[in-house]
Amino acid sequence: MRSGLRTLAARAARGLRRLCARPASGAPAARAGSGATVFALSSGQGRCGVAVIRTSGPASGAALRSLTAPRALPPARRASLRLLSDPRSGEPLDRALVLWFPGPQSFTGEDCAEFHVHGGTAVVSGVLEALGRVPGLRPAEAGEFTRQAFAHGKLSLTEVEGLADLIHAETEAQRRQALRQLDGELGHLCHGWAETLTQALAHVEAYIDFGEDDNLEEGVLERADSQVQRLQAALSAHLQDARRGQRLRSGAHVVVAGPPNAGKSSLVNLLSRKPVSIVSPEPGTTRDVLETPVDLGGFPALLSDTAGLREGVGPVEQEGVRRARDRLEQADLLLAVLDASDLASPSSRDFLDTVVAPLGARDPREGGQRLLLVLNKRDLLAPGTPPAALPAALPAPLLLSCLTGQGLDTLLAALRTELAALCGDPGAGPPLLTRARHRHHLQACLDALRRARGSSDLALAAEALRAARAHLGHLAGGGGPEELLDVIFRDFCIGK
Ligand SMILES: Nc1nc2c(ncn2[C@@H]2O[C@H](COP(=O)(O)OP(=O)(O)OP(=O)(O)O)[C@@H](O)[C@H]2O)c(=O)[nH]1
Repeated sequence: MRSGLRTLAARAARGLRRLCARPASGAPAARAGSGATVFALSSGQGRCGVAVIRTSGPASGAALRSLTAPRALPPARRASLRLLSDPRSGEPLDRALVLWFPGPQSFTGEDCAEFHVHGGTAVVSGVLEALGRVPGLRPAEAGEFTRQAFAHGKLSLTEVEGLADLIHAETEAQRRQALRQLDGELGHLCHGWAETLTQALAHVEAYIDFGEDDNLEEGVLERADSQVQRLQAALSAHLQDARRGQRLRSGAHVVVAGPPNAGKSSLVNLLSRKPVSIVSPEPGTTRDVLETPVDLGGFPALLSDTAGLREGVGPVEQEGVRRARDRLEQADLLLAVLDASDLASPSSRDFLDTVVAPLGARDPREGGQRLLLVLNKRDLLAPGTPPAALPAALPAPLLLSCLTGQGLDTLLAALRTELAALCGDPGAGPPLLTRARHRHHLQACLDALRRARGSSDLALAAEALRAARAHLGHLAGGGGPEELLDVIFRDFCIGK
């Protein structure tokens, strides 16, 4: 009977391999398997020292031979110096390093060639035009090289997403998270979960096929149930990540708010190191919400400057105040800025009472927004004089002078701590979910596991387990609709 169980386990494992294969069923084989050979400039646009032009597809070898002299292919994966010439006119184009990557041992899995040419505009356009004249070659679409790699099983979908994120990473923390995903950590985690599920499913199917009396191992169903229970706990824990991975990918919302003239715009300009907002001694200068992306200690943030909060103003400023309040609601982190020398003014008191005090009383671990209280213009206080005492219930304030920069290092360290809590440490712990797509499949998998455990009908339970496993397969391997893949590959530029 054990052999029966083994057979079932093997059958289930084959199913799992199919689901998590790269690509999963439904992947975009059509485009990549079309036999086209594509080419593009893969390094950045504009004049540069060296530009890299790539081709991928069956005519890559012919393209390399047509442009190089002598017309033999260079040794595989070794850089060789060649004179590149126009295949039609024989006109020399450049002296370049060329590389030949015969498939399947290439990035895309197809035959690939690389031309490392001098990065002048005329050289690059000359080589691109010459490649366009080689029969069977056409310019690549955005992300087409990566799409070929996916279709040939070189990258899973989560790895493709990691690669897209790596290309777009603007901060150190984003780069670390993207690299982990590109290295397949999220995919491996899903694979481990799917294996557990496969074993549980094999036990349930064995029970269905052979029944209790058929000399089946003792406690098969109980074992399956405890496996599924452990998996449920693991998935729930993973979903309770406060969306840190997604926030790290897109940037935390940091809103600078406070009474008029406190120095909010000065702080936004200081943190972003550019003149985003107009600074003036006239209260009520900022009317609308102004956003700018910033790198704060390696973490990405979307910094918003807002209108000074006060009552009894004209309709335009009133609208600005309304927008500021709206933006406050959406903040992951509020930077509450006040003038240290003006804490007794009605607008300062009102801001402290109505915005800072209620927020400071809420625990960020229970969904409350994070808050840093900044007392600016410390240079206006007489040396050695502390600012007016604040109510004890408020968070300890940070003293700053945007004018002299005094206190900026302390503020930056505090910001880094807050953002690390919001975005997580991308180098530690299990890999985080970085997209809504991941969360959707994991949640659907968890729901299916709940259905399986709640079902009194074993056949229905097995079906729910299969559905749960399919969601894990979709998360790691793809297999979603073609439009979804289009969205993912659209994140790439031409040449990648
Ligand atoms: N002495 C001193 N002046 C500052 C400091 N920071 C800003 N200021 C000045 O305070 C005035 C107001 O600064 P802003 O940055 O425009 O203030 P704001 O809070 O954005 O003002 P609103 O647009 O009215 O909401 C300007 O004259 C700044 O130069 C500081 O640290 N010390």
